[in-house]
Amino acid sequence: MESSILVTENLKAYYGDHLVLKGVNLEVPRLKITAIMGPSGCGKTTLLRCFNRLHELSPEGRIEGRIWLGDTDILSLDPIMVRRRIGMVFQRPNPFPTMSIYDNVIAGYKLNGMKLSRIEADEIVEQALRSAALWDEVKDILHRKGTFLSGGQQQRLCIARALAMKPEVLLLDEPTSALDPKATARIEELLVSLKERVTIMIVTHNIGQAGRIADYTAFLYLGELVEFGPTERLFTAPRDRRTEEYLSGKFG
Ligand SMILES: Nc1ncnc2c1ncn2[C@@H]1O[C@H](COP(=O)(O)OP(=O)(O)OP(=O)(O)O)[C@@H](O)[C@H]1O
Repeated sequence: MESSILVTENLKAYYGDHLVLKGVNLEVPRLKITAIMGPSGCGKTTLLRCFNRLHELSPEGRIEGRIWLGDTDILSLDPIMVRRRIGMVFQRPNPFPTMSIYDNVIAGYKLNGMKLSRIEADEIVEQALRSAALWDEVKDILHRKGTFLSGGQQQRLCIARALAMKPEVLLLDEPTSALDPKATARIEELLVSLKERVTIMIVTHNIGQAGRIADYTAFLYLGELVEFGPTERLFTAPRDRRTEEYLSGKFG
């Protein structure tokens, strides 16, 4: 087994009395892409939101158990620090609408009150946009609004914004579900190139996408982690009947 970067121990997540994650034990391999799959409502988004401490911002959101990032229990850290180390990209591209492309990339620094010199900011913006495979398309229009870009470019801008903070883990919640096949392919290619530097966890409903890019896949069902393993093994020889039924389209 690879070395792990994020480990959950008996992780339970609630909305009020509703137990949504029922004691998940998961070890996320470092510098790999892990897909989280499962039928609608099984808790995929909730799991991602636990990892960067967003779940507890939901009214009545509550967590029990432990989440280790290396040897630190992230539930004992300041959530702001956690979000610097574990970035998140959402389903719909959400650049800050009033900000330029440039300011969007360094928004995390501004929001955290971290001062950057002009030279430092320029360097972070260029590096993050290059890492997100967007630099060549925007280098001459950095001061235009982020919302001026196409949907796929906006999503890569959101990835650049997350990468600018140099996170150890990047969480993506169905990042291509609002994009056309061409923009989707660019993002998939980008994620594969990024795993050299950052561990990636992606929620996807798209079995083809998980098969193309994910080294490992976790299958959740009704809040339980039913199966976790190398994607190829899980897809070709699932050990649990529910995984097999999901992969063959029985859960819709
Ligand atoms: N803000 C909320 N308040 C109360 N219950 C919620 C909230 N968000 C989600 N839930 C419930 O938690 C459960 C898990 O939802 P979650 O969004 O994590 O599932 P999911 O697997 O990501 O679903 P989908 O594939 O449809 O996005 C569902 O029963 C859902 O109704």
